[in-house]
Amino acid sequence: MPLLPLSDALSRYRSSVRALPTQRVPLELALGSVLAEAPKARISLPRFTQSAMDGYAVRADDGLSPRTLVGTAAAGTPAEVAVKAGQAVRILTGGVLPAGADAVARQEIVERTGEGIVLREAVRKGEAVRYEGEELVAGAALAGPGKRIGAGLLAALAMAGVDTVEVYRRPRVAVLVTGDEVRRVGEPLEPGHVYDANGPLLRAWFVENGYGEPVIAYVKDDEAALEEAMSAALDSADLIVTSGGVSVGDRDFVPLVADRLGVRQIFWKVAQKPGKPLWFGMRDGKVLLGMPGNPGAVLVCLAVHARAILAQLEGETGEQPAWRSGVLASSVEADAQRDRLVRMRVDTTDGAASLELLPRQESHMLSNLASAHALVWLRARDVAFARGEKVPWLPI
Ligand SMILES: Nc1nc2c(c(=O)[nH]1)N[C@H]1C(S)=C(S)[C@@H](COP(=O)(O)OP(=O)(O)OC[C@H]3O[C@@H](n4cnc5c(N)ncnc54)[C@H](O)[C@@H]3O)O[C@H]1N2
Ligand code: MOO
Repeated sequence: MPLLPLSDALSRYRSSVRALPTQRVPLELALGSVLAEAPKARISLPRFTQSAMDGYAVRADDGLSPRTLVGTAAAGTPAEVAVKAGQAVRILTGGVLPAGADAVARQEIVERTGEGIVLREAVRKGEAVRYEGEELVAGAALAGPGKRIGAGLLAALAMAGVDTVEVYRRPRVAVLVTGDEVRRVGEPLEPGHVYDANGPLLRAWFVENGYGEPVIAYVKDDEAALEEAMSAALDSADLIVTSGGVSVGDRDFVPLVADRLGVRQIFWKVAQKPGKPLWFGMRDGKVLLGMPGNPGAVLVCLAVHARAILAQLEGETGEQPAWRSGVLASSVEADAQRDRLVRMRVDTTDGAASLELLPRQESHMLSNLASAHALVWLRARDVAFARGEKVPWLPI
């Protein structure tokens, strides 16, 4: 079977994975979720015309004439008086601008004179004033559907009085780590055993990306055990990720067992290095992503493939993964058959992202992640990539 080009794999996710149902949630629980509506401001912002400075609310037309102080307006405590010609109100940042006033003289340009004040500089109308609705008016849409809610947008919604939002349900994730040779760190190692890197990598990636703790099961290279674990995962999760057992070895049971459980294969084997044996299938809207056992391959399958699938499951608009652009700091070998996904260091001292190749790129190696910032996409071709060539990359 020919290998599927990486860009075609990304298109397959877009054509086959549908968004999960939506639900209304309190705003404070919506961090990291994707909007399924365009929430509208419940109030105008600013809600009232107010002072931007600590100083005095005045009438600009009074110029430099002395003014009598007639009250105080603090944030949350409006002055009960209007400012007439020749008058001023002491006002603090965020205080309601009293009727009659049309400017604020910040206190640095004001002298107190017993009962009143004198301005050292004239102020213009509107100076140090924030007008009601100047940022947005009640009813204005704050963000569109498909937008992921980060800390900033969450705060902007709260400020505009939006207390609940309609979002796509977040995917539940299950992880199956397969392999007779795999032992958890801290356990004794017998000949032929390896420490588990994929369990920690998968767990940490999903947690780091806001999906919470995935359910993780460790499964022997045994058809019956895998069938039981995969069946349970398909019943409980929206995205099931397996590691190992997906190539052509005698104990590579993932494709076989997935097929037996009614998971429809959409592709198997991608023209990428590392991560070639990647398997992707679906059952009733649920996604099974069979990642190879090599930890370097798992890293690529997470950053590129899981990212793209999660965006689909969560109704996120905008291309995911969101590739950035950088420039190669030195020439890098290409692979004629497979796209390479290479770990590099990013240097931004000259402004643009300069990508420096790191040693130890093989799919069974992870140690260069101590210095890597970027996963760089080098498309399959015959000639090497030249120094200075522009290439897409993802932060890792
Ligand atoms: N004849 C062929 N052999 C292989 C091919 C091929 O096309 N023809 N593809 C190779 C490629 S590329 C990859 S990638 C691997 C993927 O194989 P599997 O997905 O079946 O993975 P395993 O064989 O189970 O494991 C591969 C490797 O990774 C180690 N491993 C597994 N799990 C973990 C873990 N949790 N933590 C750390 N290391 C793990 C495992 O011990 C193996 O060394 O197949 C090639 N073979
Ligand atoms: O695809 Mo494998 O991950 O190259 O070693």
